[in-house]
Amino acid sequence: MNSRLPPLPALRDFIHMYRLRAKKILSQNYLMDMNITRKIAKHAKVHENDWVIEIGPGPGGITRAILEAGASRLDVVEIDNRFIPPLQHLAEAADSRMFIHHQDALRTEIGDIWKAETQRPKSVDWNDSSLPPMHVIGNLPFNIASPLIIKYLRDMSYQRGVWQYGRVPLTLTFQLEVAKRLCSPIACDTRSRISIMAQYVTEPKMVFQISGSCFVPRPQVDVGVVRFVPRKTPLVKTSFEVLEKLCRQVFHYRQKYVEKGLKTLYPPEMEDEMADELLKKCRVDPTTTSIRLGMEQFADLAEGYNEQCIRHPGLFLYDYTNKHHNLESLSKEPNALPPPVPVSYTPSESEDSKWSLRNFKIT
Ligand SMILES: C[S@@+](CC[C@H](N)C(=O)[O-])C[C@H]1O[C@@H](n2cnc3c(N)ncnc32)[C@H](O)[C@@H]1O
Repeated sequence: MNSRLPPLPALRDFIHMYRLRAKKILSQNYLMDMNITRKIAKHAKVHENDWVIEIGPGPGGITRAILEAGASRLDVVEIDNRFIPPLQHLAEAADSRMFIHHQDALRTEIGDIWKAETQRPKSVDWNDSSLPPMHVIGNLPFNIASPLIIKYLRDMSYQRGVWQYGRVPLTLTFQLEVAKRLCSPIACDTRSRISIMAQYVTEPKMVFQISGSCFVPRPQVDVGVVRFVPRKTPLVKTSFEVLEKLCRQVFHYRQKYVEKGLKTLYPPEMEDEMADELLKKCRVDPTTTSIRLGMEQFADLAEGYNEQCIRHPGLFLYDYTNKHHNLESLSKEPNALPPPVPVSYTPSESEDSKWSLRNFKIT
């Protein structure tokens, strides 16, 4: 059955052999059922000769499945030194296809891992409809899943890290509630900041769910496996940071009218005028709520806010919770203007309208 790996001890025996007990502090819940780990590799669409980075391999259940699928190179990033010997055992069996990085994924620039590799598959242009034969995969600890997905989405928006090689798909596990938020449609209770940040730069899809009972030890929640395919063109023409700031404020007041959240973007003396200007230009009903705003409206609001930040240097740095913040002093800061838009956009007839999104197809 397994043509690419020599016989190995079963995962359960591996755990006993290397005395691996899950550490709560690292949110370790292992997948011991190879049917499930193979399903993850299958839904990630790992094919023969692909290159893969796996985050948090632990005892190596998903690692084995990726190797079995025929990846010609697999780099694993693992923080816990107890897993290094069993991973070395796997690497020896994998016949020079597997490399171990004993590192913290949150501090690892995964794009650097393959930088010097001359055998690396060719990069694929972001506008190409095909994806590069590369993947990032992980059954992440719940406590690092959220910061890590934000880091990766930001890297995608800047086409940096592994995304310098093209639209590399990302397949990660999340606790089910977070997976639902990432993929949430408009007007659902699960709609939140992370839905917008994930959906403007990727097309996220929950490919299947895993019952908590499949993990050892069993976590208190079920798990969703989400595959993110980067979009050729992000749906919002601002930097990641501008959209993120807008979404944070708008969703902070998710039960209130959208106007309330928007006003917190501005110093009190200008909040009524600026929020009113933005809402009118974007033709957004001030009494709607954040979960009812579509991606097109978020795009209009973010682009409108970006323009206001350019007109009023320092506005982008303004934080309404900081009593000492005022535009005059913030305008003297070196980063008083918002970060520029990271990628270029196809010009179209709508270029003359800064507030329009007509050149974007919302899918
Ligand atoms: C939920 S367990 C999953 C293990 C394995 N992938 C599986 O499916 O059985 C999470 C793994 O991520 C590792 N981990 C935790 N924090 C990490 C970090 N910051 N960087 C890299 N690995 C980390 C843990 O040591 C553990 O091996």
